[in-house]
Amino acid sequence: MAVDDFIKIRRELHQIPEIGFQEFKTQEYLLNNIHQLPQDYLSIHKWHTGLFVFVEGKVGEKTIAYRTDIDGLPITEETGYEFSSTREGYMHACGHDIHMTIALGALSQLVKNRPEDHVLFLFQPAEEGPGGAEPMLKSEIMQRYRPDMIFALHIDPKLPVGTVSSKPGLLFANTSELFIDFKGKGGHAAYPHETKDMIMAASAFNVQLQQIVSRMRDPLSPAVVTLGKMEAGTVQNIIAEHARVEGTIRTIKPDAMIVIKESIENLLKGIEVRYDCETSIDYGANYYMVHNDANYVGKFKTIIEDIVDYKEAPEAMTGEDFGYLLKEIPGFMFWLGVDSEYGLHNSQLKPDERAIDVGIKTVTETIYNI
Ligand SMILES: CC(=O)N[C@@H](CCC[C@H](N)C(=O)O)C(=O)O
Repeated sequence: MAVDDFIKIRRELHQIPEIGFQEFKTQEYLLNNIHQLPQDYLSIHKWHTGLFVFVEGKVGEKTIAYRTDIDGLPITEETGYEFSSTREGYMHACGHDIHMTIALGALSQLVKNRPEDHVLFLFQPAEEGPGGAEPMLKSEIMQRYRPDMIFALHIDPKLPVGTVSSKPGLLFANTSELFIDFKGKGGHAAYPHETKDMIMAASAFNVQLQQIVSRMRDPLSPAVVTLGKMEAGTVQNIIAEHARVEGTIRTIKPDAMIVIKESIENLLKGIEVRYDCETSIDYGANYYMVHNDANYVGKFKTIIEDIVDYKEAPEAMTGEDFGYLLKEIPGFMFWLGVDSEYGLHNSQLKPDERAIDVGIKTVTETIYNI
């Protein structure tokens, strides 16, 4: 298949973003595409809304796994693309359309030029949440194929096309989602003294929350707490009896996550007293840090040096449930440059599609030579 065929695939996938464990059309699209390849050495297994695709190698001394995530985000697209999302309110704003296309491209190379080793492709649902990597890891299919190593990529809008970056050791942070509900006595807007205003309670919480990082954490142990959503009230003249905030916690050190959670719980105890309300907290999905195997990163650098520029990556506060796979199977993750003015999770993210060909070559060469 030619480069233009993969650009077409990327554009078609871009039009059908689906959130975690709802990737029904995406799974169907991937299956249709994979079924068009020569099937001689392929075994295809559906796993929830994802897929495992096994390529039987000529010798099969070891099994190499390659993972792509397949979910989109609840973001309204503003790229102006002719091939914009057809699903209102959803967008591939984290590049998983590019990731999937690269995986399909590498797979199409491997069926043409059969590798020595076995190769297992993971088309993984729900990377953005609630997390598909951990259950996929524990699945019967994964236990059957037991890969010896695993790798994956993520697009990087800040890097130019033709550049990849990675590092040995810690690449991405530990994460925890954060959902908090505030409940108090609502009432008439004209009688605030008879009510407990949950907009005030949630607002006070939000302001004090940022002081946990700026004033209670050791600056040498980095952390981020971000609220991405806040909801409260019903109409303009009713004091809100319910408010909800949703966010995420990121830490480099695992023990810092425990301390931040304790601080949030203590802060909420104070909010309950001050605003005479009840609060409840749910930590949703928690992702284990992405920790790269130094030996594999070293080999990767050597393998790809003639194809791309390699840069040492800094640690990032990004989260990735690929961390769970790396906890059990040695391997690594790398960034692939896509040079977009707008970044990940932005409604105007526009990855340069020339990165698809670079990605396919980088992944394929790595599979053949790692
Ligand atoms: C690569 C990337 O952007 N990953 C997401 C993972 C989100 C995990 C979870 N839903 C959370 O928000 O904690 C990221 O936001 O870094």
